[in-house]
Order: sequence, then structure tokens, then C-alpha cells
Amino acid sequence: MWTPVSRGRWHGRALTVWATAAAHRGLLEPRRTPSRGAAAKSRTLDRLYSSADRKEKIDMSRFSVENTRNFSIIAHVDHGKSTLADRLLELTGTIDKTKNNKQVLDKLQVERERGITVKAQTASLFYNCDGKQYLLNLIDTPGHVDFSYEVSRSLSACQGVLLVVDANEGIQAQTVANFFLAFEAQLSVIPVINKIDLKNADPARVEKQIEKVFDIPSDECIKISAKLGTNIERVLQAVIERIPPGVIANVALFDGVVSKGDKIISAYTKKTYEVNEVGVLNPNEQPTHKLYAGQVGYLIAGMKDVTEAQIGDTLYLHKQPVEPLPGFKSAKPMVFAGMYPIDQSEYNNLKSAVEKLTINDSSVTVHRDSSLALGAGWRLGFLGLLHMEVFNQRLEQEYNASVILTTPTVPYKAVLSSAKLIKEYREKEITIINPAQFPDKSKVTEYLEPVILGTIITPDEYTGKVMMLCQARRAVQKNMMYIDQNRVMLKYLFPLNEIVVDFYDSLKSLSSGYASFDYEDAGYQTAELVKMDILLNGNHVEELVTIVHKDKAHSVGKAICERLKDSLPRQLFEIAIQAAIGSKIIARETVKAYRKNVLAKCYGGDITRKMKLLKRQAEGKKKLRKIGNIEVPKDAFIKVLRTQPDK
Ligand SMILES: Nc1nc2c(ncn2[C@@H]2O[C@H](COP(=O)(O)OP(=O)(O)OP(=O)(O)O)[C@@H](O)[C@H]2O)c(=O)[nH]1
Repeated sequence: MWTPVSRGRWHGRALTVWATAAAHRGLLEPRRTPSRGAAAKSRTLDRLYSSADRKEKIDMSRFSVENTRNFSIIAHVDHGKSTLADRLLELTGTIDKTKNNKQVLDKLQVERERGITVKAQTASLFYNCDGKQYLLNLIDTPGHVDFSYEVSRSLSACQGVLLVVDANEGIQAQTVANFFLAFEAQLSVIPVINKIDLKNADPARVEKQIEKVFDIPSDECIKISAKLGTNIERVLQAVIERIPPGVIANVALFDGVVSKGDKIISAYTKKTYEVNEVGVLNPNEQPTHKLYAGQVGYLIAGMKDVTEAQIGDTLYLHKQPVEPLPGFKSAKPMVFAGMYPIDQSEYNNLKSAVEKLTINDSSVTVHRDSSLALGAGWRLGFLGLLHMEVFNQRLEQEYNASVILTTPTVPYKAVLSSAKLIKEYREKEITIINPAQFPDKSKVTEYLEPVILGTIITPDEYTGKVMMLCQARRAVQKNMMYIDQNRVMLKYLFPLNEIVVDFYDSLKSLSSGYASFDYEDAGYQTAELVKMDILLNGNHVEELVTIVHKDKAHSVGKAICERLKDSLPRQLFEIAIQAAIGSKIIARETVKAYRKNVLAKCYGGDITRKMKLLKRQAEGKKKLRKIGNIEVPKDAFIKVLRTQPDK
């Protein structure tokens, strides 16, 4: 049995994946009558078809491993990678050169509207260089941190990346995060400085930043304008010259032997493949007859789709099944939120929409959940806030579903001390994705909260304000460095909970939009967490239970009480809204009684009638109090619980 390795990533296992997937989508299908405008394309494609089969298929066997390059484009949001992809597609004749080629690879409606890439797309380009035909598999990636899982997945199919940096904005936080993903995956990095046509472009400054932060000599930078098409040819040449060819599927052999022609099965997908090549890295790929137990090498097999290439998967010989090796990691949700239909009669429609969408986006985790106020729904796990918003928007746009989304929470952990609970959960350390399941302090040794390592790049005049914001969010500074004369890069360890709601907006507003932020998972740390209850006239409100850090309990409690006060309608009696930790009240607001003027119609001095009316009103109040039932409209819950993705 073998497991893909290399720092947890399985390189390039997907050469055939990308090429085949693209061909199926029709990207590579030859036209029966090529348009005149597509002369370059048809010339390129014509050479690729075997003469017997020229109208039907592209003869992929013409592309040896040496003539194949698999690469991705990575960049900070809006630095122009989709525009560069358009130009590469045009230059290689993959698409016609028209004014309408804008982000051809961004296919989802949400991507076009927000101008961002969410799902990685792919295209195979055919390019003639020095008389040789090359197959260049371009894998477009999302830029935003929430989709870094998708970025890693794309990178695992590549041997190199184009790192696009805006010539005006320079290196931003996502540039740094994406560079290190590529660097860790041991990919060749080609820096591309884009938008040199802009009036304020300063490519020389950006070159220096790249040299300082990434240690890449400035003469390796290619300066382009993706918009105007300047120097695009140089980019393709660099792809051929600087990115190593072919597929490297790094594997570690735990047991047995593997050789070319063997049939293997993936423990994760249960699919069968034939091994096309095995070898060792010396340091380039050196084919061998076999690989034996204890050895590390590479393996090429015909995977058809990227979802088949899972990091940490176990492969075994056909007809010789084994238990999968431990250590398989799938996408890890960082943010959880409750999702409910606005109207319960919509539950089934929403259920089918959520199911369909999660097939397309397998990184969302789904658990059934229900709430007294909001009915049946789900607790969903997302990779980050933007991921959550995009999921919500896709539900609305692609499935016409409107939902209530509750305030996001993060996955806390508790190390249990209570033997009874350990028996119940069958483990000592439990993950809490729903605040209602938070175990009492007397039953745990410690609580843990997820932390992230945040990178902030800001013009130096905002450094003081940014540092204050970070401190207020319980962050611990890890590093600070000037990346050029007036830009500072700060590294902070943040509790994830402190950035999930409005950190990014606060950072943007205090830096007039100039600071950029990105983060990576940094595990868990011990935290003094408490469970905060919200009470309405002494009654617990199950929906509003919150897990909060001890130091933040007062401010969070106060904020929830204030929001409730604003959204609860006045009733015939006073309502005490309280935030409590155990039996200790930490915040309170009061909704005054709505005093019906029952005497308004009593003219004159009929005191007995006055008394009768006042008594009836008091009884009315008593009745509501007695049943202890404050009528809280659903809207009030929604206002308190919901985040505003559509702010
Ligand atoms: N002036 C100028 N503008 C450019 C250039 N390249 C891209 N742009 C513009 O920059 C904006 C962002 O470009 P995109 O290609 O969508 O950026 P992206 O990096 O793919 O964005 P995400 O998918 O959101 O990560 C668009 O308005 C482009 O027209 C360039 O070379 N010069």
C-alpha cells in the first residue's frame, strides 16, 4: 500500500485529470468548421489531431511528459490573474481574441458578480515553442484565503505557479500566503508583475519587495500588462523554461512493490487505475522498473478528476485490499453557522438545494439541527466567512432559496475530566460546534480555542491603529518587518473567534482600505471560555447561548442585550433582558412596559370605574407573567442571530 506524501501534498497526480476534464467540458473539442477569426487556434489544433481521427479527438499521446507543463496562477484578489488567464487562452488560440473575453474561467454567477474566483477552473493550452508542441495545463485558482483549500488542491496538480503581483499595490497579504503554499509544495515560482500600464505603477519597487520577502532575484520577474496583452509571450516561455515537466505523484511505499502496468485502487474513491510510470526523484524524475516497501518515489496514474486526487489517500493493489493508513485529512471547516428556511414549508426545497450545492462544494460540512424559534435546519461548517457568504449567495441565485443564517461560531474543544462524559462521547477531547453542547467547567480539564496566524500588510502610517485593533482582538504579535520604505508586514497570532465577524471590515476602515489581511490555520490554544446564557425575565433563551472568552463576556453580553432590546416589541409588562454566566448576571437591559391608557375614556370622577379598569389591566399583566411567556417574535431572533451577508 502506498500513500501520497510530500509535506502532506500529492503533487501533480492529476495531469490526465486536468486535460481530460477540460476535454470533456468541450474546451478542447475541435470545431467542425473553424471560424476565420480562429485561424491561430485551428492551425494549432490541426497539428494535434492524428490524421485518422482529426475531427473527433485530440491525440494526447503526442504529448510526452517532457512536453507537458502543469501550472497555476496565484495572486492577491484583483491583482489580475483571471485577466492574465484570458490573455494566455487567447495567445495559444484556445479562445478567439474578442473584447468579450473577460474572466473566461470564472463561470459561476457569484464569481462574475463579485469579480472573484471561487472554484478552481482549468484549461489545456497548446503552444508551439522552438518547433516543439507543448501541452500547458492551466489551473486557475481562487485568490481569497477562505478558498485556500481549493488553492492547495489546485497546487497539488502542478509543478509551478505564476505569482501575479499588482505593479501599483505591490505584495499583499494573500500574495504572501499563496506564495508560501506554493513554496511548501516545492513548486517553481515565476513572479509576474502585472498592470505596468497603470499611471501609478512602480514595478521597480515591487521587484525589490519580491526580492526581500520571497528571496527571488529581481531579474526573474516578468513585467506585463494583462489588460493590454504586453509581454504575455514571455510568460508562456517562462512556463516552458522554468517549470519542470510532467507529473510527480509523490508516494511513500509502506508495504509491497509497485510497477508499471499494476492495477491500483484508491481507498478514498474506490476507483481503479493503471500505473503508467513509477520512479524516484533524483532530484528530477528518474523512471525505475519498480518501487519497493520503505521507498519514496513518484507514480503516474490516470486520474480523471481532481476530487480523485486526495492528499493522504491510501492506494493498494487490485484484489489486495488493506485498511486505509491513518492521517487522511479532508477540508477542515473553520466557521460554523445555523441555517434555517425562512418559512418551514420551504424546508424540503432548501434541503435539496443544500444537498446539490454540497456535492459541488464538498468542503462544506452539514449536520441536521433544530431550534425552538427557527424550526428544523442545519449546522453548516465553512472554510471561512467569505466562503459562508458565497454559499449563501449561491443558494439564493442558483436555487432561489432564502435562508436565515445565524451568527458564525468557531469549533472550540474541551478536554473532558468527567468519566461519565468520556464514556458518553467515547473520547477525551471533544469538538463543540454548537454552543448548546458546551460542557460545564466542572467536567473539563481545559477548554481550547482555534488560532490562526494572520499576516497584515499596511502602509506604515496606519501601523499604530492596526496594532491597537489587533490587541483589542486578543492577538499576540509574532513578527514585524518593513517590506519597503513605507510598508509594514505584521504577523499576529489571533484567536479565530476574534476575526470571524467584523475584523476584516474594521481593518479596512481604519486603514482607508489600504491594509490587507490573510491567515493560515495555527492549531489550538488553551482558553478561558465561558458559556453565556441570555434570560428574558429569568427564562433561558436556548437559541442565544454563546461561548465567549472570559475577558469578552461583558462586552458581548451587553451587545446581545442591546440588540434584543431594540428588536423586542414592548409588551404589557416590563421585560428584563439579562446576560448571565452561571448564576452571575453580567449585563442587563430593560424593555419598558407598554402602558395602555385604560383611563382615557373615563371622563369625570367615577372612581369605582377607574379602579375596576386598573385592576383588569393588572390582571392582564399578571396573566402573561404567570405563564412566563414573553411573546418574542421570530423576527427578533432573526435580528439578533443573523449575520448580514448582504450588509
Ligand atoms: N490597468 C490594468 N488593469 C488590469 C490589468 N489586469 C487586470 N486588470 C484589472 O484588474 C481587475 C481585477 O482583475 P481580475 O483578472 O479579475 O483579478 P483576479 O486576480 O482574477 O481576481 P480574483 O478572481 O477576485 O482573485 C479587473 O478590473 C481587470 O480589468 C492590467 O494589466 N492593467
